[in-house]
Amino acid sequence: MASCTIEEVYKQREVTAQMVKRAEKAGFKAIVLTVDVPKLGRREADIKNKLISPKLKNFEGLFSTELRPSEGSGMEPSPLVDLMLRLVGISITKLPILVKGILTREDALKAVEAGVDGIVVSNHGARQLDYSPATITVLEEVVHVVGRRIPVLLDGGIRRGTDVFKALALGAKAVLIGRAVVYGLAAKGEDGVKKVIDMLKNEFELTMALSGCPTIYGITRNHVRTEDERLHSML
Ligand SMILES: Cc1cc2nc3c(=O)[nH]c(=O)nc-3n(C[C@H](O)[C@H](O)[C@H](O)COP(=O)(O)O)c2cc1C
Repeated sequence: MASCTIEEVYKQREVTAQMVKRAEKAGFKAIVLTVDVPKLGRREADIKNKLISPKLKNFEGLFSTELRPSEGSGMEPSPLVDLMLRLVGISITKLPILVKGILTREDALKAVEAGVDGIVVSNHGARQLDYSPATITVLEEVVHVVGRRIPVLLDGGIRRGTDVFKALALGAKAVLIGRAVVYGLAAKGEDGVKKVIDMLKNEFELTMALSGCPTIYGITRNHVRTEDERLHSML
């Protein structure tokens, strides 16, 4: 943190506290702390398309979120994972805090030890770092180390009901959906979002029925085979 003054760190904490209070007041049920953007990844498509983000209204008056079109996306870098967990702390809110952006058992353990209420296995939609693993391939590693202590959720790559089914079979308690709903929004606004959610729900229910699962509690690890198991069976 030598690159920031004490006052800057304090101000960031104040801004975070204000945002959290607003979320509480507005009735949000949890806070999701994204820990995989200590620095924005090099998003070449954004640079090529000279992406300009709309003004981020939630931050107005708090700090600058201006993006420079010549450089593509380039928001202020956030503090590192450890620091974020310690500084933001669990003390500023009674809402459950979930940490989003975990891909390894080591970071999952750190998050559990920091006292968070849930983990979101995420690689930021593969938008941060080339060669980061697909989240579905590391989900089980995280689920194993976390055990029953806190829920593990899966984020990234959910495009079909079968993807939801696979995630639950590998131990996720729920999934997060990013671009699928954004595509619906772009195509048909609110109705488009509803349509995407309906499609996913119908596909998921069909997958359950065809896999012999009358309820979600019937979805087990035995319902899916991973790439590792396929290789083992060939030996
Ligand atoms: C246009 C766009 C903006 C995003 N902005 C944020 C963000 O501000 N904070 C964050 O934690 N994740 C952000 N994400 C990542 C998503 O929350 C999510 O991790 C990712 O989209 C999941 O992958 P999926 O799109 O395959 O479902 C963004 C994703 C997209 C596509």
